[in-house]
Amino acid sequence: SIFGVVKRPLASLFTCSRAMAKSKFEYVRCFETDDTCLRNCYIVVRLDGRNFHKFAEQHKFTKPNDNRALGLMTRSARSVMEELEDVVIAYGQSDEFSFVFKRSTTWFKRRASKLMTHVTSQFSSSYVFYWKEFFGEQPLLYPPGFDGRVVLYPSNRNLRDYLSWRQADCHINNLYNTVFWTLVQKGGLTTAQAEERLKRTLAAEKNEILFSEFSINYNTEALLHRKGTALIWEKTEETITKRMKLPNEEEEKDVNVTRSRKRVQAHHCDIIGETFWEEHPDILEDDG
Ligand SMILES: Nc1nc2c(ncn2[C@@H]2O[C@H](COP(=O)(O)OP(=O)(O)OP(=O)(O)O)[C@@H](O)[C@H]2O)c(=O)[nH]1
Ligand SMILES: [Mg+2]
Ligand SMILES: [Mg+2]
Repeated sequence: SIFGVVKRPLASLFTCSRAMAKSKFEYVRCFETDDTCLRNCYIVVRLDGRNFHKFAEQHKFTKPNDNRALGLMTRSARSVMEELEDVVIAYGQSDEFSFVFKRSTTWFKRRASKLMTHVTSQFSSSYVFYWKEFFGEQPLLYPPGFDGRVVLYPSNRNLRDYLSWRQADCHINNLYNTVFWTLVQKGGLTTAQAEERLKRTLAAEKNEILFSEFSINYNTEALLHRKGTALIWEKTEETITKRMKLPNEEEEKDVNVTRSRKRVQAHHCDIIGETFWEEHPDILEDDG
């Protein structure tokens, strides 16, 4: 048959010689779809918290930003980078994180489903595992879930535009949420009134409301909230003191040993402009 199944008597089904290692059921493998990611492309896995509107309410996240929740997201993303191979940069904001695999990765033969499920499950289990480090005695009320998707970007420009899109999204939402909750918390408006007030306002008008009515300069608000979090690998020099015996010497001595280590470093800065990419030229491989 087309699946290469050879009909044979039932008795021979479980006799496993080297030449005949397959059962007659083996053909079902052929129903699996090939989801190998196109070569030379950056593979981006983005995950997003499931129904986090409700999750945030139930766990009393502070509004508009909860630093415990953001810290836990970043801790979980760090665990993904440390446990999985070939993630060169991760970017997160709100209840989402994007992981960029280097374009030449051969991890799991570039199979989309493997990459995506490993990222989301490592992230989800870390989110639960590290919950207490960030929320202390406040209990986790139910198991949170995250969806995942895979997107391929063939050029550095496309990849940078993707990351710019996520950071612009962070900015737009954070500006809106900052004004909205300031109007409610400091201006005494109801949520319905605040929504009405902000309908069809431009960014400049939102900045103006904050500045003239509440003396808040949006540009000096926390970078973590305005820019989100970019995680990258950085080399650090680590100097340790070792007690050892040098050749030609009788006694042991304290010797300083420097070794370079790669560590995941968090940045809360603009990743849309050139500066970040010029300062970290190792993140992207040359287009060519
Ligand atoms: N209070 C508070 N809420 C947050 C914070 N971060 C995320 N959220 C909530 O999480 C939501 C994330 O938005 P979405 O991912 O679009 O929506 P969702 O409710 O998760 O729904 P799905 O992703 O479609 O499952 C926001 O709308 C907020 O309600 C935070 O720091 N503080
Ligand atoms: Mg969500
Ligand atoms: Mg979201």
